[in-house]
Amino acid sequence: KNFPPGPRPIPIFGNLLELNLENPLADLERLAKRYGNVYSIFIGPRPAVVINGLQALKEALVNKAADFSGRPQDQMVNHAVQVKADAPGVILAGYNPAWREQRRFGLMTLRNFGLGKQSMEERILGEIERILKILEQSIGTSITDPLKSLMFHNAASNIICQVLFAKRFDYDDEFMKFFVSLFHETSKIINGRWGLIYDSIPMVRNLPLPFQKAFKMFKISHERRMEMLAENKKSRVPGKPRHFIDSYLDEMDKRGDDGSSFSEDQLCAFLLDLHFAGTDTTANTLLAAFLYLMNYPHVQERCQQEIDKVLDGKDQVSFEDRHMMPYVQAVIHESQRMANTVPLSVFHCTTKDTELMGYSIPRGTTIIPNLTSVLYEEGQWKSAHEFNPENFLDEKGEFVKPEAFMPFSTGPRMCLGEGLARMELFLILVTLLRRFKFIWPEDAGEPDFTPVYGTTQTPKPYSMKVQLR
Ligand code: HEM
Repeated sequence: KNFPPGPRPIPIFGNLLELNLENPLADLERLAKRYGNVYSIFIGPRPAVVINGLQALKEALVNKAADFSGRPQDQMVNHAVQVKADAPGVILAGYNPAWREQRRFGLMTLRNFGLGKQSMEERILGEIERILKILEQSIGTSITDPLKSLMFHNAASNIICQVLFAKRFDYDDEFMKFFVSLFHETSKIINGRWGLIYDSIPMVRNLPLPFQKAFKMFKISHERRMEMLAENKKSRVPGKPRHFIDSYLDEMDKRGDDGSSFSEDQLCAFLLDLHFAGTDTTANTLLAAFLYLMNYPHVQERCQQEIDKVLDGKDQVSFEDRHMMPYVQAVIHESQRMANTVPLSVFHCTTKDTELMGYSIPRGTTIIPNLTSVLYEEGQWKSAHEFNPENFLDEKGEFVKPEAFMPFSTGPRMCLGEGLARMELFLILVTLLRRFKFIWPEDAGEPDFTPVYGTTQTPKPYSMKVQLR
């Protein structure tokens, strides 16, 4: 009763047949025009409420955070990723004290291993050296597909691996190749056609359909992480943490049997969460940023002028320099807005019977925070649908961040890695733009900015020409 309105569901499929399962974003926008900013759809028999626009999203995720910060359980992603029900990691954990305890530990440990300090910058700058080498080898020729070479994925993976394992891998190392393809491929399956079919129709779950690949890959990934954990335990000195694993094991020692949520299973799940969330997101955002920079050459040049001026006489950039680079900051934020890397956030769920914008929503309802609807919301941006750095500049040319900028979502479940991601995006983009000019090849035709849909979106394959400046 008083449940948000929406299209009428049919048995078994719910509203699935009304959505383009390849990419449902345009359908979700169409439904918002018809039913308003809070409406319902059925994913198979399961009701979900889609929340659109800044006002409704803030009302739910911030003002009513305790009611809207759960995570749906029993979906494909839970079945594929979770090895044990009592060790859900952080991303998929319910809104409860165990999640809070793990999240707090994660944030603290990221800080201890250098976030906000010089050491994280050094790790990132060290990794950038490898990207520079790859690009130097490509000068004058076209890189047919920067995605295929996976340079941004490999770099992002290595940056987080240094925190997790104090280790970086060669770009053709088997461990690296396996995990990068795990993240990239499964992020397209989970919210995509096959994930939705799995969630809607339980009787197909054992059939040999494409989602089985995700199950298989996650299973192998668990074995690899267990091996990594065992190897690290052999060389560990308690009280002298070298990386996330050691810190976590120290925390377990400290807590003993106090009934807390710390366990080796939980550690394994947490490692996957941070590695996954820290790789595909940042890398896809970088791919989108270069797609726009090549196609808006005047924007690229203006960034380069600002970078040259601020870094004059300096060997390398530091994260502090961002305060002197309002235009570059605006371009990075605008690239993130247009990249729309996590278009529907990670799904939430209601933790109790609640209300939103006058509608009643029962406990346990899946909540789809439509971040896309805010990132492109008319009335929130100077140019809602065009790539335009002016969206983040005031009349004096100072950098400003509108409230509707929420690619990391908002509220207590907001991205835990935002600080790291922002540091990576800034240092990588500035270093590469300082050294190279990126050119859209003459024979590349018209750019197609529509990304390939998934839990994380990726730009369509494109070519890139690189010249030394
Ligand atoms: C451009 C890069 C990134 C984007 C756009 C992004 C976006 C997001 C979004 C939209 C969520 C869901 C928030 C919600 O449920 O409301 C999320 C969650 C999360 N992200 Fe990120 N992320 C990025 C980078 C990272 C990095 C580098 C890390 C790891 C260090 C990370 C770790 C996490 C974790 C652990 C969560 C789950 C938080 C929780 O459930 O409490 N992310 N991210």
